[in-house]
Amino acid sequence: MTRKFIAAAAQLGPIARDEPRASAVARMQKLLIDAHRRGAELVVFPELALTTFFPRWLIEDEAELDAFYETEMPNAEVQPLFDTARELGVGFYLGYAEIAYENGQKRRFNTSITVEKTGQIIGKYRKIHLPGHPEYEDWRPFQHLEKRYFEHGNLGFGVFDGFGGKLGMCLCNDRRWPETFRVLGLRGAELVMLGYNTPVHYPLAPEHDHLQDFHNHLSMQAGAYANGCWVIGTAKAGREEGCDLIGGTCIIAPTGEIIAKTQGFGDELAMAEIDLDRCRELRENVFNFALHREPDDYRDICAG
Ligand SMILES: CSCC[C@@H](NC(N)=O)C(=O)O
Repeated sequence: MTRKFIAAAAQLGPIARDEPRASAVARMQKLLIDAHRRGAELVVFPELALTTFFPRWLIEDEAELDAFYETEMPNAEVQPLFDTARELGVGFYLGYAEIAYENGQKRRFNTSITVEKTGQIIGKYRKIHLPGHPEYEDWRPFQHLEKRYFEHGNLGFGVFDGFGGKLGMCLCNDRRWPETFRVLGLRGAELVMLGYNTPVHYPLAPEHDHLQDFHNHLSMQAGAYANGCWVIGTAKAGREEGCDLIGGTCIIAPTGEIIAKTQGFGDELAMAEIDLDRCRELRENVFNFALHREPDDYRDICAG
């Protein structure tokens, strides 16, 4: 049985602070329809794809903050995307801000889901590596308050069945940590999907601004290669509320090669055929974990 399908990385251009969800959803429906017309069975959208990247502002009013989160998925505003996808038989990955009520507590997570071609949610992930800072810092040109607005994800790096293979997810900053891909790889992930919002300007080390695209691809290509898995990385790109976000949305083969990439900073697709069996090219050779891994010598990695 072949395990091949066409996938699309559906980059979004900027989303304005006052842009209604209906507009973001309509943009995603358009990309999904276009991807389907070009043969895609799976579409990967960015992190926090329904709203602007709101952690760039200090928002002290709880109701104003809550307005950027989803309490149900799907909900009435996102349902049209689910409906279009199910009618066309296309699955998707979607990042969004989640409010969950667990053990009587209101909790906030930076979340992604994967939806099968049937419209069923088959995987859920809550971001583990939260970047930025918890308090307002007035020296910054813009804030990065993920550590204030989200809790550490409590679902681990799960791997689940879908699209004929084993799938994993992560979100943005997670991709910079080799442990993310290695844990997913150890659990058998053949395709890792991720969305990102990455400013060009990094206020703590502005001398690295010109390296943002390089570090983006370096992390994802290394993750793909060292674990013999496919990676689809999708940006929210362009100048969003005065903050420039990198593009570079791409599809990476298990060899670490980028085989499809967006060119600009707006709504745009990068598409490629994914052959899950190609993971064996690495996993049965240089990265045959059973034969060549030396976990006894890696113990420091797991020390707290
Ligand atoms: C402030 S750290 C750099 C920005 C970070 N962005 C997100 N969204 O995780 C990233 O790793 O791309």
